[in-house]
Amino acid sequence: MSFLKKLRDRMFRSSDKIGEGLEALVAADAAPEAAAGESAVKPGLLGRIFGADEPRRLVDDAMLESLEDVLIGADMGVETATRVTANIAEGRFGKRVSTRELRAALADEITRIMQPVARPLPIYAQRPQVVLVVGVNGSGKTTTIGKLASQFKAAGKSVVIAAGDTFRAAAVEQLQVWGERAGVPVLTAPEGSDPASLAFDALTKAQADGADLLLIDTAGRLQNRADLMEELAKIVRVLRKKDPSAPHNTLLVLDATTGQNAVSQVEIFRKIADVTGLVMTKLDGTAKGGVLVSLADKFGLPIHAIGVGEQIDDLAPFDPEDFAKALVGQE
Ligand SMILES: Nc1nc2c(ncn2[C@@H]2O[C@H](COP(=O)(O)OP(=O)(O)OP(=O)(O)O)[C@@H](O)[C@H]2O)c(=O)[nH]1
Repeated sequence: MSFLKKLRDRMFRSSDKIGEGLEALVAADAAPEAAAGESAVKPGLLGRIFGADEPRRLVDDAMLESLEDVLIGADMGVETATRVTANIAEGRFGKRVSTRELRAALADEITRIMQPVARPLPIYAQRPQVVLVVGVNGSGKTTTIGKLASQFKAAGKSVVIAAGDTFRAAAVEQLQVWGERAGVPVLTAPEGSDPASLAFDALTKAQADGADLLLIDTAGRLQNRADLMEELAKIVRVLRKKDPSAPHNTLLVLDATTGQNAVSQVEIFRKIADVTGLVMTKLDGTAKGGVLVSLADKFGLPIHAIGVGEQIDDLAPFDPEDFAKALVGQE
């Protein structure tokens, strides 16, 4: 099964939400033919064969307002929804469009917004490349590290994992399971011990082993932001004693089911860590997938990968066109 097909299947909640919204919007004031004096958007070849008589709605202020509401309802955020709506209006105002045409226009617009931020995790010549993984508890950090470790290992890279959330025994155990499965060493420390010291030991081991990649899990307790900030800063300070250029990436893992809350998580984590890229998980379980569009539009941070399930293969590089099509349910 191609990843696009899988993405479409898994993101059905988001695409249903937008798709049903668009259908309702067009049906609310649909006319099968353009009224006299109004120019219709000319359907393409396929449209002329299959869809020339599909219901259409006049693109006017009321329609655009409804479109904006559909996009806001899919967690795209007000600013992004307004911008996308304005761009859809361009060249279409006063014409009639079908749901199919709207979907295609939306997919194009979303692809355009996402294209500049779609960048795989950069791989540097530096060995080991140190990747610090941050994010709130439950966002999917541990799972993402496990999936990344497995995928890099399968691609022939040697990987070391540091289970830096030393306050959560369950997170450490979960990483050990992923590590065993992937054949990747997982460095742990006693519960409650200093994560910076673990990070130091892990970098020492990764350097001694000649590892390609060191993935460091971190705690995600935002309840005490000052403590977390100090903890992350200390990890970075200590890593730099061994490698002044570390960490080479700081990945922020976000849970799509939190919708617009992910926006404030980016704002907070950018203040407490030097976030270099995003991974969005759980796009399979939510109708709030539109939040990724607003993150791209608002922050311009690279989006490296998306998670659409709990298995190794369910983490994939971010492809803007596939994502846009899956989000709007375009065939
Ligand atoms: N459906 C789905 N579930 C996911 C995905 N990524 C992670 N999960 C699940 O989300 C839950 C939380 O993931 P963890 O990886 O434990 O999250 P964490 O950020 O490490 O959380 P803590 O260990 O609490 O710090 C787990 O049950 C994962 O299996 C995804 O892309 N899709």
